[in-house]
Amino acid sequence: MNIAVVGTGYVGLVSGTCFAETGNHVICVDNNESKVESLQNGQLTIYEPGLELLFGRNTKEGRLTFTTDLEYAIKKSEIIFLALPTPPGEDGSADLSYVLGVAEQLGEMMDDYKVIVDKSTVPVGTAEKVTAAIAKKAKVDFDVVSNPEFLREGVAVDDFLKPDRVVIGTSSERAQKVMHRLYEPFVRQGNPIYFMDERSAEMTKYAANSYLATRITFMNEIANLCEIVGANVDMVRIGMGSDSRIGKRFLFPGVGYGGSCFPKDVQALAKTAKDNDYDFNILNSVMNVNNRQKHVLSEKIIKHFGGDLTGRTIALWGLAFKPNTDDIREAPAIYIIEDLLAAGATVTAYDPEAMENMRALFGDKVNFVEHRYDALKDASCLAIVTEWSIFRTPDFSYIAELMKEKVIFDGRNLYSLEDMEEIGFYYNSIGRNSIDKKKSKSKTLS
Ligand SMILES: NC(=O)c1ccc[n+]([C@@H]2O[C@H](COP(=O)([O-])OP(=O)(O)OC[C@H]3O[C@@H](n4cnc5c(N)ncnc54)[C@H](O)[C@@H]3O)[C@@H](O)[C@H]2O)c1
Ligand SMILES: O=c1ccn([C@@H]2O[C@H](COP(=O)(O)OP(=O)(O)O[C@H]3O[C@H](CO)[C@@H](O)[C@H](O)[C@H]3O)[C@@H](O)[C@H]2O)c(=O)[nH]1
Repeated sequence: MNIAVVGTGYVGLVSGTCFAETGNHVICVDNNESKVESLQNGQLTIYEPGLELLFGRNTKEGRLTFTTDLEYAIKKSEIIFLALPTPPGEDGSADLSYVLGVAEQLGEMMDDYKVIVDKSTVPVGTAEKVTAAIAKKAKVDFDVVSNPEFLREGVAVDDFLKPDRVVIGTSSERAQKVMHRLYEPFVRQGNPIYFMDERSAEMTKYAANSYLATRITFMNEIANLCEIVGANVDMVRIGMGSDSRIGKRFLFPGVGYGGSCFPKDVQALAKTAKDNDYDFNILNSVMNVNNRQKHVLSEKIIKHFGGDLTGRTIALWGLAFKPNTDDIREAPAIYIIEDLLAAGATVTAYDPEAMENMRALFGDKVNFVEHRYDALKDASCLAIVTEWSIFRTPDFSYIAELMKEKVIFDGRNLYSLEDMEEIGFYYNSIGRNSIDKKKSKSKTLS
């Protein structure tokens, strides 16, 4: 099949590459000229594990190409995916200007029947708006389909190639057949394609993201309470998650959810509710709690050092909003760095993939280092913000040599309390008792 993917970011590039991998001819379109030029020259523009191999193979074999020429791509394609940004507008609603702007151009360009697919995360009713925008100038038949994407960054290729499910919203039999043919290779292992109406498909995406964000937020509140009452959230998480009605995944407390999706999608669903005179109380609480949680680690650090970090170096391990990506959109690290700088700290930071993006934001206000241990020289505290595997088994005796004080604040619960007790660090994590050798000694002495 011939496919155009308009918008070649995290979703567009992964979707386009994976559709090419199943034998389709895919033209990816973007209006960012330098992005298209890099891709045309074989240079990936995002870090995503597993993408390089598929990208190399499909560009080499001519099934995956890149252009800034929207009209050329539209004329060549039977299916047109819109993988465009839908960032939050000032009032929290999803900004549809990118999607509708492109939709308006499509009408004039289409010379034959096309299926236009909303891959972007868009509010209920958008398929109708896209249809109306295209219809203004269209002289041929077309169908607009809602096909929300559920991939996670960091495992995007795997998620796309082996989706738990594919959701397709359409009321057209003709479009349904086209979409079924396209997705059939991705669900061979028995996972379902669910066909439904457009509005339900659009809502499914927001409901899934908002539910997951709520689940994480609930665990963050449990963790905060565990700290106060002396329980261990890791034990609680395991105990809860073994109930098959609850399940083990997405129960990890931390420094708040971030990324380009949960924050904006929770906000947009709350706005949809408000616009329809429905007060979605849970979502309002989720947003409030998450905004607070992003400051929990920095506030603990500032308090530990008596409210002022002047003259102290705080080292950060992890900047990306999650491991295995270079994406820093709404990353908790941004809020933590701002707090630490405001309290007078010198901040040193290391991340395997996200340093370039963070440098663009903070410039020389943060000292970015090339090796994880370089961040620790003369530091008063190590703050762990992203759970990259490389941080899981460090050389603690070398860390102790490098640091001025043996203090770790861990926003991701990477280390066991028993290990940290033995090693003799002050260790503070999320939802667990802190380890303070000095205090426990004085307790036994008194
Ligand atoms: N990132 C994710 O993990 C993820 C997962 C599922 C769904 N989504 C949704 O998918 C959509 C895209 O997200 P993303 O993370 O890929 O965004 P992105 O910002 O990484 O990519 C969007 C791309 O569209 C391009 N673009 C903007 N205007 C254009 C135009 N007029 N013509 C052509 N190209 C244009 C930009 O240059 C950019 O490359 C959003 O609605 C998002 O909510 C994202
Ligand atoms: O137990 C958990 C799981 C996640 N997170 C945080 O939640 C955020 C989002 O993580 P994740 O969902 O893994 O990454 P995304 O790439 O943002 O993916 C989400 O957002 C995408 C865009 O809509 C959807 O397609 C995916 O299904 C959905 O998981 C990150 O800050 C994580 O650190 C936690 O704090 N605890």
